[in-house]
Amino acid sequence: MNTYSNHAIVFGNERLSIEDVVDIANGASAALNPEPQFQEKIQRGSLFLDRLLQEEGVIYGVTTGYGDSCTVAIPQELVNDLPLHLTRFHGCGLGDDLTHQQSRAVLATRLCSLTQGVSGVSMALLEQLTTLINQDIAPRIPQEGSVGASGDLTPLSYVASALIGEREVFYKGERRRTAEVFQELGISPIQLRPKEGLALMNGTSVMTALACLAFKRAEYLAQLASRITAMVSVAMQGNSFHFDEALFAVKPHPGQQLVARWIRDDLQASVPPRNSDRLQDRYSLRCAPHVIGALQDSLPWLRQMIENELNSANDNPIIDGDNERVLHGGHFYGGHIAMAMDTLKTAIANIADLLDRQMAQLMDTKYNNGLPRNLSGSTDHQAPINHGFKAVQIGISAWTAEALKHTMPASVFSRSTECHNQDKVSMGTIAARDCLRVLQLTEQVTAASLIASKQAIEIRLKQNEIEEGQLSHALLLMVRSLQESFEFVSEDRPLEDELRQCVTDIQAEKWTLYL
Ligand SMILES: N[C@@H](Cc1ccc(O)cc1)C(=O)O
Repeated sequence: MNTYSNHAIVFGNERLSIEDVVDIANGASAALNPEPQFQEKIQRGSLFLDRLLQEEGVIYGVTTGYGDSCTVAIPQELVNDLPLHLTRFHGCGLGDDLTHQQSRAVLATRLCSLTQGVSGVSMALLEQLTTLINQDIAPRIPQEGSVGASGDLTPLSYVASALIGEREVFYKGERRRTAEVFQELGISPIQLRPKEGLALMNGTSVMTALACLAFKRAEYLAQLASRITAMVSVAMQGNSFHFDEALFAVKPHPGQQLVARWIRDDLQASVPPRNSDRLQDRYSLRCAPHVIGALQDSLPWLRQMIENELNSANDNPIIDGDNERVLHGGHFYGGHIAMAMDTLKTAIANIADLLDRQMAQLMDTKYNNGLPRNLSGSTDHQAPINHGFKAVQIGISAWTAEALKHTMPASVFSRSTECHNQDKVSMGTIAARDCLRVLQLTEQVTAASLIASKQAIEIRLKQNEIEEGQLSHALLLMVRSLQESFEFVSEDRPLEDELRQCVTDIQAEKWTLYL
């Protein structure tokens, strides 16, 4: 953490990107737009609310109960306590906690929404959120309990609670009472003004934060799956002409064309390999650009959906201080993120499935064009007792099945809830959590596929069926880099630690793949 301390992301100025959120998640600091116009806009919103409260006396969520309870009038003397109650009755999250990194991403996405300047919050609230980011204090946020359409009310109540010094936070790797950490660092809890509890909680910031993190991992996996396809093609002595430029010129999906180009470049060799026995490789090789391309071609519109949600005022009501209007609507609804995450998890699970099929071919002497059974590297009298990657391939099948199982769309499981006020909801947070799970499983499949395809290439080299000079520069570098961490499997050994290391390497984006 805090390796990004020199790099402050400015909120309340320009549109933020997925990368900005991921940078904050990984330790970058945050700053509020210092220009007076920004501060004035924020103040106009909160002053307008104050005035409205005095003059008219009825504001939804300020002088009324929440949601279906909007018909309940709140007496003047209880108005100030209302936000506190909102944060507290939503303190019912369950399931695993978001990680420290994910919690930081949530702070960033909520700050981005509130700095749109139409939520009626004070500068003090925005500053407190910024302080949490910059002091690396991450609210403890349980993952479960949001239907994603009244906003991520329950998980965001944990952000609101942290700002007022309640509940718990993660600080320096420990789970601590917020009040204790604040006292240690000399941070004063803020008091929530009318509407501020709602403004903090009534939006899509949890699902959007998770979507930003998922997007970057997906982007990397598309590249890594392309690299593995090239490695498997070499190891299978497959046909490089399946990735021909002229072939892809007649199918004008730009992402698919790009993936074909990546694989083509990776396969560039002085003597292009050609499998004369089998003119057309099986689909998991031949159609890899079509499978990975479906993901690659989805990325631009997924980015657009995620970034539009990120840069939105996902709140209700909207407080338009400039025109002195209170706009009632449903901007807490996470339909776009739900659709984006349901789509992304399906595209990613297809990558797991593709690699699973490639690995199934690679291990099987009926299909692998002369590689040893299960890629066993043992050649001496011990060979009969060696089973090489047999169990790893079974693992790949298990991880793939589990990834595919998680692709059930979440958005179609809307439940009418909260006395039928929230009678259609997005389930976007569930979709985003599914997507992260699918990513984790697919990264495991990818790690195993990387180590196995490297082993297969090493076997071809050892069998003198290819020479290093026949590998493209990129593939040679990749194999060498993998060799630094993962030793050739000549005798059976437990591979768990190496697989875990490889998953970590993938998540750290260790290899720069295609520029
Ligand atoms: N999302 C609701 C507000 C709400 C808040 C808390 C609840 O428990 C229920 C509803 C709205 O803006 O209309």
